[in-house]
Amino acid sequence: MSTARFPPSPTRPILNEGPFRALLLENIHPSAEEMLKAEGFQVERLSSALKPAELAERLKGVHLLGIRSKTTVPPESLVHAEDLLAIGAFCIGTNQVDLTAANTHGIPVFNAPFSNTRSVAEMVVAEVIVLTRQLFDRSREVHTGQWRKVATGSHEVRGKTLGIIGYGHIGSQLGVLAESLGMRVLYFDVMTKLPLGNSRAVATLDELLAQSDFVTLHVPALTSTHMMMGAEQLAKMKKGACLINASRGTVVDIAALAASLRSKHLGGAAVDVYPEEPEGNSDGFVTELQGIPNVVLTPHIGGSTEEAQASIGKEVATSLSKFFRTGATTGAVNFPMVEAPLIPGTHRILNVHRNIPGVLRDINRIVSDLNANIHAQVLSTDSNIGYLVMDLDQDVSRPVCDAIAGLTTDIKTRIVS
Ligand SMILES: NC(=O)c1ccc[n+]([C@@H]2O[C@H](COP(=O)([O-])OP(=O)(O)OC[C@H]3O[C@@H](n4cnc5c(N)ncnc54)[C@H](O)[C@@H]3O)[C@@H](O)[C@H]2O)c1
Ligand SMILES: O=C(O)CC[C@@H](O)C(=O)O
Repeated sequence: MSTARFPPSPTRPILNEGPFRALLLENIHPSAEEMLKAEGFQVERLSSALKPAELAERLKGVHLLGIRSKTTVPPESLVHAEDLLAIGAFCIGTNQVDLTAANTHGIPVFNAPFSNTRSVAEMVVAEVIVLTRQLFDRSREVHTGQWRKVATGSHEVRGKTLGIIGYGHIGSQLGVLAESLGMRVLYFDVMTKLPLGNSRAVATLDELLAQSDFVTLHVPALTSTHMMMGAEQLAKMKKGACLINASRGTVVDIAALAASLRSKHLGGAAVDVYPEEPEGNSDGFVTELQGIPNVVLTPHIGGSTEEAQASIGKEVATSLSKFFRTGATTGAVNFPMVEAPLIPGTHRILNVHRNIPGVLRDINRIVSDLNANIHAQVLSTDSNIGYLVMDLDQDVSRPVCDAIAGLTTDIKTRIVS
């Protein structure tokens, strides 16, 4: 995350005059396009991600941006984003966006916090069984005419221990499914969590690694989780245990995992996420894990079910359109939260400003100098910005909006009616 650097001000207000444009990347589900078109947006959809420099160019005149996990949004991507009102991360993870940069540019980021949770949990349960029965290797053998009927190294999952690192939405949902198979569930989290069913928290990561037959990672990509599973941690896992990573590729040291598998310390692995991933569907992907027995490799599809993608498309598009229409920031991951019903017959001014003393005084002086009546006013702040939602008489909204946009503390101001 960057430190707070504000865009140049004063700015020009964004009026409710359109045409309004949305750019959706990475094959976002068609339900999002349908919803935004119904709101009057011109929608451009691309199947792949964009690199930061290209994204910066494509954001000129764009009001809503939709991404998934491949498109990164660093500060340099926002240099031409004067019109960008919000970013929708059509997924759970938001680590691909510089949230501080978006915040200081007055851009809330909305995600779908649990629309694909079940999809990931079900895939991981399947991988536990696939790995413990070495199903992919047996199937690959029969596909090539080999008949290898063996029980050695194959086990039931009933009574085995699943160690979950990160007991959040996915981890806890996974624990419930694993218990339904008769597994013993342990979890390690840096926060205190309510254990579901008979799952049990362990105090340290080492304790989980020492006891688990399967270790599965469900943590966000943070500085604190970067390479948290390295050679030292892998060596602390039980001999023959399996590792599953469907979180982020930066969490596991792939080279150390490959070495542990080749040395037969670990009995198998399932990996869905990688340190570097292609921007779109392509050929030629390479990872050190290719060719190692009992290793399941998938192309970041944990959340890729029709049900999850449809649900994500609707959920994030709903957040974006509600923000566009009313300024509601409920659910935004990087913004002060305000949600207020529109007042019939008024215009609403949405103002994002630098959070320094005197801004509200300056704004209210503008309102009083124009003899405007404030029907409603809500302010919420964080360490960088203030977010003000103000409902005024329609005949004064434009001059008030223009004057606020002229303040040197202004970041983004617009009128919704
Ligand atoms: N492979 C996929 O397609 C796919 C799909 C969805 C989510 N994900 C990834 O999975 C991650 C988890 O998703 P979620 O919805 O469960 O998130 P969540 O925020 O509900 O849960 C994450 C949990 O990890 C814990 N945590 C953070 N740092 C930790 C640490 N150092 N050690 C142990 N626990 C730690 C948090 O306290 C939290 O309980 C997402 O951030 C995303 O990156 C991947
Ligand atoms: O679908 C994607 O690109 C991301 C899926 C997953 O990693 C998420 O963060 O929800």
